[in-house]
Amino acid sequence: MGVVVASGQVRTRQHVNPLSEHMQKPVELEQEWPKDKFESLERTFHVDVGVAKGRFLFDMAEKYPEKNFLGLEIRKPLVDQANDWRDDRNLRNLDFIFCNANVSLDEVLSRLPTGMLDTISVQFPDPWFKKRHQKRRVLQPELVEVIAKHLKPSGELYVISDVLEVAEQMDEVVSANPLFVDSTPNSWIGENPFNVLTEREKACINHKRDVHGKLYTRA
Ligand SMILES: C[S@@+](CC[C@H](N)C(=O)[O-])C[C@H]1O[C@@H](n2cnc3c(N)ncnc32)[C@H](O)[C@@H]1O
Repeated sequence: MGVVVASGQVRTRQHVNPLSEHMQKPVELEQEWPKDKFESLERTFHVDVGVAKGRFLFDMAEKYPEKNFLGLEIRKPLVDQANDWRDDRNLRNLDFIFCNANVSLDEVLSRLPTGMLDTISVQFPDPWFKKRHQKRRVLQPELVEVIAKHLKPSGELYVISDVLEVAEQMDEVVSANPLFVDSTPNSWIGENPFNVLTEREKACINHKRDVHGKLYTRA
């Protein structure tokens, strides 16, 4: 969980176990959501799963004002801080929700206007290296089914990891779903298609770590 330190910054600590009992509680959405947070619901949406502090989406929201952006994160202090920053900057095309995506993605996406989910990303998910912990990885077949259910036809799913084993597992899971078509079969994408980098991706570039991305189109 994260803790807020004296400077007001959130310092992150251990990973949150998405399979723990207290993380099975469904998301609590205001009755008015998403109308109360987004200036226009006539803009298409990009959803980022596991957004951490949300800097990627702040950059996206400023670069692409014609789109709406929604970040999901399992660590509540990070979400609270991201929403405070969003309010300070008065951005009306951006929102962050505290939830376990494995429990609540379907409910959250069901609230978006039909056919408006254009792109969705899962970037540098927690790797959960130990064999017995791999069920905690966020991109499971059930999550891919939920994404397929809500993503508009020709919409795109982007996944990336610097851990080859995790990238391969994500590719295996997405490729097993017949509704997704791999845009670069037999190769990884080395460049982020949104031209905006996540915090983890910036760290990888600084440390010259290879990254392994894939873009899939929803049939
Ligand atoms: C390694 S961080 C990557 C953050 C960011 N995407 C980046 O690239 O810099 C993975 C994030 O996913 C969040 N996360 C893990 N499991 C999740 C789940 N089931 N639902 C929502 N968020 C989750 C973690 O708390 C963490 O902030």
